[in-house]
Amino acid sequence: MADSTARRVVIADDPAELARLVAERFLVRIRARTKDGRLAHVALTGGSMGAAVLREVAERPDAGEIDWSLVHFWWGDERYVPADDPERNAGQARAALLDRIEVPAANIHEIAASDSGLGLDEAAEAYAAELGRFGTEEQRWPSFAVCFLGVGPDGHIASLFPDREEINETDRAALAVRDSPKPPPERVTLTRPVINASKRIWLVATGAEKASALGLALAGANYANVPAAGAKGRKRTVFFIDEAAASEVSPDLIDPSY
Ligand SMILES: O=C1O[C@H](COP(=O)(O)O)[C@@H](O)[C@H](O)[C@H]1O
Repeated sequence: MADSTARRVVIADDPAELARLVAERFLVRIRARTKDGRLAHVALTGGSMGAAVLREVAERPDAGEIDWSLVHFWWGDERYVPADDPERNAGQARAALLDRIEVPAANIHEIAASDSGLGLDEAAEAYAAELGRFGTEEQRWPSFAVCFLGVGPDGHIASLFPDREEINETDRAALAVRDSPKPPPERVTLTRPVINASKRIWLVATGAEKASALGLALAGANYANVPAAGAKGRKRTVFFIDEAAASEVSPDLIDPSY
């Protein structure tokens, strides 16, 4: 029998087709999850494909069929910059989708901005506490129905960068990141246990500059060196990538059924 927790790779011709495909599957998944009134917690990603997917979601007619009051939005990471800085992952997601659907403000769990009055450590602690409000006795954070992750050319996911201490954190739900190798230098990130408590993890990445990191992640690299290698959802982990990013992925990992 096929291992339902195994990682899958789905390839689209180009970024535009990939964004459409992921948006379509996302709405199918959220509709299935919420149709009986269950909540769906979703973790969003920043980066090049994060907003592209959300714009596609907003433009699909079936977006109007979702009861968005049942959907809670979180972020895998955030850049610690002022609230109106175009670099904010939350601002990009609001413009692409959240301001265009009927989602209650209380369902949008932004990470504090640098002009919020909270310092960087306090922003991470506040985010962990907010996650805790939706956790259980056993788990101090919600299980995301879908956790979107971008993948950097160095293999980073969220703001978990290679060869740094944050990737090994197993106790706290969210961490402050300083001296990030990718600007801006200050960030807040979810930790690996929170990401991997997700039912589904969908990594979305495009472009030839990601090919090496994706090849290594799927070939079983150590997650401390290639953080994307450590992303494993409880039910399913799918790498949605385009042709350019797929050049170093072993053909036998590619799922032809999508
Ligand atoms: O800075 C970030 O980068 C990564 C990847 O971004 P990309 O533009 O190379 O796709 C993203 O996943 C993360 O959320 C973001 O803060």
